[in-house]
Amino acid sequence: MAITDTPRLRTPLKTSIATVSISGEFPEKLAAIAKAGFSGVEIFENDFLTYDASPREVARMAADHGLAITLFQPFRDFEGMPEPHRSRAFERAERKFEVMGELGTDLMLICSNVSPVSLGGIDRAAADFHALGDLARRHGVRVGYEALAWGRHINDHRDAWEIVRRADHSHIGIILDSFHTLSRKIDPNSIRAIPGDKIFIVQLADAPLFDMDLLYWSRHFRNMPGEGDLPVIDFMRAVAATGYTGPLSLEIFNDQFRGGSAKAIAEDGHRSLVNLMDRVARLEPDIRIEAPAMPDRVVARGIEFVEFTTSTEEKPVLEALLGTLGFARTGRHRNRDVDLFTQGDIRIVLNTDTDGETFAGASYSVHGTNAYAFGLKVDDAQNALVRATALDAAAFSEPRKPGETAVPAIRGVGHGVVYLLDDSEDLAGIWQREFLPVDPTVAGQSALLQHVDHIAQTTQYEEMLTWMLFYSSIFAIRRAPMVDVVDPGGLVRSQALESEGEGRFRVTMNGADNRKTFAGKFLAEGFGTSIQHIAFATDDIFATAVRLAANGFQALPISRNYYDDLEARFGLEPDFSDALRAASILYDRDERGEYFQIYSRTFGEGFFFEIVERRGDYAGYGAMNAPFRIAAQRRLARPAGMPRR
Ligand SMILES: O=C(O)c1ccc(O)c(O)c1
Ligand SMILES: [Mg+2]
Repeated sequence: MAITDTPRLRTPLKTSIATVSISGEFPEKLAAIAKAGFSGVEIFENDFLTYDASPREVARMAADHGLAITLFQPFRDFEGMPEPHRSRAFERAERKFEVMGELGTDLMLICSNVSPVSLGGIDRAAADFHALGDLARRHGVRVGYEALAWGRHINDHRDAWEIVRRADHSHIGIILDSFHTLSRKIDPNSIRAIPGDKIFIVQLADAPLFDMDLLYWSRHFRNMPGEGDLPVIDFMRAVAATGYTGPLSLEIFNDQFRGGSAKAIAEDGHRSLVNLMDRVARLEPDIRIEAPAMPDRVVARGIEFVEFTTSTEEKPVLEALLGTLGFARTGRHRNRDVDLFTQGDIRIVLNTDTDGETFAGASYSVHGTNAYAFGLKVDDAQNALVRATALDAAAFSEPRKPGETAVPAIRGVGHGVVYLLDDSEDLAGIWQREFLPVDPTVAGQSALLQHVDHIAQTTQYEEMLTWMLFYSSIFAIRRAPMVDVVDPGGLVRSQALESEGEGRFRVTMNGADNRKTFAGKFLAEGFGTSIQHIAFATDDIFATAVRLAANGFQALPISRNYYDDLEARFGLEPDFSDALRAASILYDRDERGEYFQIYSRTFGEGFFFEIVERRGDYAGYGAMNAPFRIAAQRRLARPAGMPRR
């Protein structure tokens, strides 16, 4: 196995997550957290109070799962209180220290006071913490102070640190939380001034950038590092520079996560932490960082093939569609009911080898005909597999017959498989070795299609972040801005991911929030199958359109209104817009270039092909055309003569 990066010797990453981040009751939360690979858990007091078990029982449950309780939190409204509130705050704290003793954790979080009766003053707060430090020492516990971004007097970790510094007590330290620092745009480099041993724990969260009330933003929209827009990597680099080596604890307040799958959210969390620390370790080579050794993020060079599973009955329909698109059947698998169709650099595999125990067969029986697998070209497939599995992706393999190559593969998102291919003889040669050439059976002529421009995967809206994190942690991928596509049945959110640098892999993810949308219907009727369309690139859309027409290809018809509007919007020459209309070509333009699109009619439960031409540096996907495409697809989907409902 060739790991090209020098492996670094590292101690295990101490990963932790707050119970508040995960849905379910205590037993379900703890099981999911442990299963995902965390070594610790923060007990969020409310989760504990609402669960009917003693602190000792909770301690045992955590221990049974092999989880350390890294933190008990939050304790509110402590510092700077006038009497009699001050005395009561100390009494309350002492009660909680006793609970902590039974829970078996030695660290409590106190978040900065939000009470209107609290008094300001750094020295007053420092004196309170010094006194609390003595009490904590007697109970064998420590207290960390966290600046809430909306704290009444303290809302900045620099001020919290000044209080902790002046408290000058071995049992009092600071707690850093990336959300509170980054949401206020506080320079994380100010953390570098804090001694690592005075940072008692580090909480991590990301969030999408919204212009919103801080408290509301924090309590509802946090997400996993790498899922949002905050510079969590910069934050962690600064933390690493202090010499901090304690747990990294996710604290994600998110309504969607709390209502989601405990297992999926815990897995995303673990993946996000491992990915984050891998990124930080590469950026800070001189700091000893506890991150698992793995190859760097993988450049995805492009899609080498897309494989459909289908039945012998449905295959001819797909084959005919491919024929009109200008594909020729050029290969037949030596051992299996598998045909290869090619055009330009594009390979489409039709797999009807569906009896027996194959994944293709299982996929067909659940989802029907679908594009269940694709092959990604990378520089080193084995390396890519090592990285993917280090990030908790599941390796995929099937029994091979004699003479067949075991292609490295992982289970993808959406019930699919991602094969990893490179230029090694073993992998690059599979087409020649495993497929017998056949006399090309061509329905028509080549339509000048060159490569796969992108694939589009449809998912539930709730799963979009999971999928995004899957791709962007394993591969060197960047996110395009999210766009909303209006469908008459609801909203579809669309997020494109594309290779950084010279890679040519593009995937768009479309999150349907209900099953009335065209995307939602596809998802429901295919029982969660995901690849809804495949876009091929041409560099002469008009020549392609002529060839397609000669092949009997039926484009998705687009309304005349669209072209009238297009002409007005872009000031198009009538000849040009007539040419677009005659071939049902959709058009978009921005400062960077132009984009042309032709859609096929749909196949099965809403699958379709697209043909695109990019001119100049156009980098989008024609989002503004999507409603017209959806309207046209819906029109065709309605049985003839059915009134509009
Ligand atoms: O939203 C809050 O109140 C809250 C409580 C404890 C924390 O650690 C935090 O980051 C936020
Ligand atoms: Mg916090």
